Amino acid sequence: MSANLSQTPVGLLSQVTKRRGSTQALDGLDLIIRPGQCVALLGPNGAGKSTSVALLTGRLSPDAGQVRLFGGDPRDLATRGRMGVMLQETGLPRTLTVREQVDLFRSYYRQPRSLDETLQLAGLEGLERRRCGALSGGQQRRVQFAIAIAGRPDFLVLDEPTTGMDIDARRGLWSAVRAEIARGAAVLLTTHHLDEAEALADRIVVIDHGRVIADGTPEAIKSQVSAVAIRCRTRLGDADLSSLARVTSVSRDGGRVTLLTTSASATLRELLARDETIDDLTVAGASLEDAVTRLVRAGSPAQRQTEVA
Ligand SMILES: Nc1ncnc2c1ncn2[C@@H]1O[C@H](COP(=O)(O)OP(=O)(O)OP(=O)(O)O)[C@@H](O)[C@H]1O
Repeated sequence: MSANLSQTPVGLLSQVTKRRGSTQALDGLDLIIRPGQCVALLGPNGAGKSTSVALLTGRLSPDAGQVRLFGGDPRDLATRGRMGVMLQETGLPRTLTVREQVDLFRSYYRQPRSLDETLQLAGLEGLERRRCGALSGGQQRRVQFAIAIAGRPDFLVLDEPTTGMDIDARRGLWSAVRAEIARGAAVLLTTHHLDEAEALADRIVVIDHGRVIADGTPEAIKSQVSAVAIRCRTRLGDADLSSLARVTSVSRDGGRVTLLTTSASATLRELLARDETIDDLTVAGASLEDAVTRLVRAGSPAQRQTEVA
């Protein structure tokens, strides 16, 4: 669903700074989530994603800058009632059954979903009578998702929602999130799974060291690094690979190397000339994962422009 720019933002962080312990967790962060948008907030460990979520959900206050939820104060209970939240660290009481737990949270809302619909949307059919303490990690995540959607939220905040889920459960949750978006809910999603961001989000915001380093559609983010990914097995070391023509980054996954390049033909000519044992070679457009890795490594926007040019 496309965003309506004239409406009050669902969530807003403007020039927000927040110190946590000795760390500057957020350092002038700007983030706007508009009605109907699904925004994926990406970034490496410690980038400031959970801190941003904690501010939007009213669990932390900013040191400076402005945080707004539906145009109001996120600490205001009535405002927060329009939001459904699935956090990383929420524990469930061990003795309540799944049905009792979800029903308890439904009772906090004036016009909740029916219990059966909530359980079905969260993929909890068959587990209703199981005690929460006897659920697997992935099943507990599904109960937390049920709690988040029980009140038909206008804004759904999902902090790493599919951690611990198997492939079927992840896909089930994705289709439930898509149904919420189709109903008109805005979504803020943090995830380390780039396929998840690509499957759900119409906008990607990459943050690092508490600042936004990229913001756009998945396609725009990919094109920002204007790179092609060459993957192969090679006996060349990282220093040799980095020195190949037009290579902008080198990374390894198991025995396979990924080279990002601004000219596949120029890089390939040199690569094949230096290593005739090259194997398992593929050339493809940069994936979202390649692009985000590259943007984070490149550091500040000024450095990024220099490196990509
Ligand atoms: N309670 C805390 N006390 C001190 N420092 C904290 C606390 N919580 C977070 N931090 C620090 O603030 C920074 C931002 O953390 P945050 O949890 O927001 O990052 P994140 O992007 O969500 O990371 P991850 O992907 O690992 O969940 C990190 O350097 C972290 O160590």
